[in-house]
Amino acid sequence: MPPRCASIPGTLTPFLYPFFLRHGPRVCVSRRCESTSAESLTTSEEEAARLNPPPSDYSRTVFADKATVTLIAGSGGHGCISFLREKYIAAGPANGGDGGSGGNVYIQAVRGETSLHKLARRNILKAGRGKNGQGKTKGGERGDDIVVQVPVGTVVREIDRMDPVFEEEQQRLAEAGQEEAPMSNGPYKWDPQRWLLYPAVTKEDIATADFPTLPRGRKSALAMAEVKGPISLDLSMPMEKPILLAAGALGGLGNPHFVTKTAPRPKFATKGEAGMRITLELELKLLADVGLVGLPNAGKSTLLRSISKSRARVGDWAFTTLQPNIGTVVLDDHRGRPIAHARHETGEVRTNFTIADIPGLIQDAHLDKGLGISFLRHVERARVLAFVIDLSAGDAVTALKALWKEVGEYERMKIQEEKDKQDTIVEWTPFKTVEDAISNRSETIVVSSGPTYDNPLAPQIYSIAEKPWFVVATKADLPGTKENFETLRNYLQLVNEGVEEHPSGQKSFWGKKVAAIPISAINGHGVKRITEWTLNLLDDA
Ligand SMILES: Nc1nc2c(ncn2[C@@H]2O[C@H](COP(=O)(O)OP(=O)(O)OP(=O)(O)O)[C@@H](O)[C@H]2O)c(=O)[nH]1
Ligand SMILES: [Mg+2]
Repeated sequence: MPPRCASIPGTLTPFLYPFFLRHGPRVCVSRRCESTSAESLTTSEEEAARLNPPPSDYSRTVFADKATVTLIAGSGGHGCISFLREKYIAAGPANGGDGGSGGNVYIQAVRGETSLHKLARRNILKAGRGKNGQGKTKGGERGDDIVVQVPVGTVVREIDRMDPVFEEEQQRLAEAGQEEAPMSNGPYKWDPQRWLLYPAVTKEDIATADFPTLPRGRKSALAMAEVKGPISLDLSMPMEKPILLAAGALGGLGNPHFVTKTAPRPKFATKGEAGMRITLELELKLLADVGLVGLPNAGKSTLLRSISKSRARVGDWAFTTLQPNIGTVVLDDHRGRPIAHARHETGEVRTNFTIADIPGLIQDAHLDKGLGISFLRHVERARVLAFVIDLSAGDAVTALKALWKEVGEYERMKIQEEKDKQDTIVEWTPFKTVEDAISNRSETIVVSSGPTYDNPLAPQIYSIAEKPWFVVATKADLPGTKENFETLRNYLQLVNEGVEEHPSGQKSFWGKKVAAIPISAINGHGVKRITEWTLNLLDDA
């Protein structure tokens, strides 16, 4: 297929040359260069086809950045009604075991996950039910736990909760307050929801029998460790251990629990409690190391393809990319080993970094124009911003300023929103006791989105203008782009010297040297330099 983009035969534009000669091969992305001539020809042809693919050549990774899931803790197994029977003991004592408790529901943010699509598809996640108790006082087995694994950067909000034990308690209290409340000392009647009966018991037996008081709704001791509702979590760090969202319900009681002097052989046991049901809204704010910010059709996806193995969709029209793509740049030293000097903020050796290619921003994107605001939130969390400017599409400085304006307006809106939230009127209801205060406290667990009183060691997440950034001036292979690049470079020079105002228009901003890197992504020229520059900035971030 003929190339669809005008590119100058014989590779490089002259002004890119000095740039390539300057830097040594400090870092190599995992696609290694072959040296033999025949092989290198086919490799470079393949490479060229990969960087300038037809619009139909892409692989879409299923991706979802929002999901609503209902989590159901396991319900308890039923208690057992059984009696000892041995030789010479025809009617032995009650020996039914208790039901097993249900499985717990945990949540954990892990590095390996990148999308919420699996959860969005499943919708309901249910922990295992406890097994029923058995004869010979054998307790039922515990239900299986589930750990909901989410990508790092997920924000979790509770939207609904149904706790059967709590509801029951509320109902009991309401009934106790009524005039004709049931007598608290019996006689009690059979409640099919709660009691299990021995198979041979007839309807008449049920009608005449007196049942003991129902045990009050019970909770396992583990429930104390649950995250207090309404749940609000910001999981921006990988978690070593999962945290408990809902403890499994307790199993029913076997018939030995109801032995009394008057009824030594009770023919009933209780059913297991029902599991708690929580509906959560999950939102993934991508935590990529680098966020690509650019106008539509600037060449962001081509850049992602050239720097990583991503097969993001590329097309010569605006809004080719409709969903964020994440690419991973693997760093190695040609021997499969990570390069030693690149490290994560935690001190671990960095073996890769991730780049988020988001849909293009247009003027007034912060007012939800174009593909709008939903993708700007991914920019908010990237550690380094790379502004991708198409050198062939008009004045690069104007384009850069327009992008900063959108990003800046978005941030201003966010700050205002946060302020409005804090300004809401809080009604003051004095608590009577300390226990009352503790039980009424709503708890927000923020797993490291900045140092807090509870979590002083958490890394700081900076405002957008305070993030390290640089400019990728792409399509430098096209004719007439050199002057545009030089204007851009001069402008950035003035910004660096403080003569020109920072394009964000903010007072506090990242004050180090901002670079503009000319590249031709479609030919793969100059892209290594981006890897190097990014690593330096990540060290800074
Ligand atoms: N000549 C030349 N063309 C390029 C270069 N990079 C990208 N293109 C072309 O520019 C067009 C747009 O590229 P994309 O990578 O889809 O641009 P994008 O920024 O991802 O676009 P949206 O996803 O719509 O925002 C495609 O036709 C690419 O082949 C380059 O370095 N040189
Ligand atoms: Mg794109």
